Amino acid sequence: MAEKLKNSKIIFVVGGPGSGKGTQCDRIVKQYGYTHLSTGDLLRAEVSSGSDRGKTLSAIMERGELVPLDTVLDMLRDAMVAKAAVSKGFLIDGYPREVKQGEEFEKKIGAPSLLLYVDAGSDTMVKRLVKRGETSGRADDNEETIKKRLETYYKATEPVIALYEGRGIVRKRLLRVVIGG
Ligand SMILES: Nc1ccn([C@@H]2O[C@H](COP(=O)(O)OP(=O)(O)OP(=O)(O)O)[C@@H](O)[C@H]2O)c(=O)n1
Ligand SMILES: Nc1nc2c(ncn2[C@@H]2O[C@H](COP(=O)(O)OP(=O)(O)O)[C@@H](O)[C@H]2O)c(=O)[nH]1
Ligand SMILES: [Mg+2]
Repeated sequence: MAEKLKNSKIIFVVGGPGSGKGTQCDRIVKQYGYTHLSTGDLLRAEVSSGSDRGKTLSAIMERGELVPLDTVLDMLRDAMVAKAAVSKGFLIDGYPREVKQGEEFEKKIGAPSLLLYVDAGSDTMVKRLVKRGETSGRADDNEETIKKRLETYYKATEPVIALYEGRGIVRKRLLRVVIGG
């Protein structure tokens, strides 16, 4: 099925909302030329298209919950297949968000060679997101949704990190220490 992706190098980039995943990915792209795919961006593109599916997604995202597993995985796989021929490797930003997303990805696409864990404390994340909300135009960068996104992160996403730590493929970046703020 995902024959074209058979030999692709895959790096998952996981961290809380506002932890700096996108920022780190931009740097890695500059340095290593990997293909950056943000699942949040793919979902927002669907919302902007105005499709019925986009409307359903937008309601879920504004509640800070996770969208159905198949929706995000299908979008991600299509985006990867489209770049497979030219990509040196994929940085998958914001995925997996729950253990099941990781399991399905591995069944349908393949195993990651690394999980980059972008760590930041919750106060830092909230501050950054509120600030980003001043200009991002994102419907979920408001205090109420930020709270829900953090809850979802601690409940559903942190177990993902533990799972891959068990495999010994997690690398952690402590941005607060390196860059501050
Ligand atoms: N694999 C994913 C990725 C995203 N989402 C949905 O899309 C929203 C936005 O995701 P994303 O852009 O990755 O946002 P955050 O990680 O919250 O933070 P940031 O935008 O700062 O990266 C999430 O809250 C969630 O509703 C999801 O359900 N499953
Ligand atoms: N001070 C500081 N701000 C950062 C750092 N990394 C990201 N930011 C800011 O925090 C916000 C969230 O970063 P982003 O990369 O969008 O995080 P993501 O939500 O995990 O993708 C943005 O406004 C960034 O400019 C960092 O290392 N230090
Ligand atoms: Mg992001």
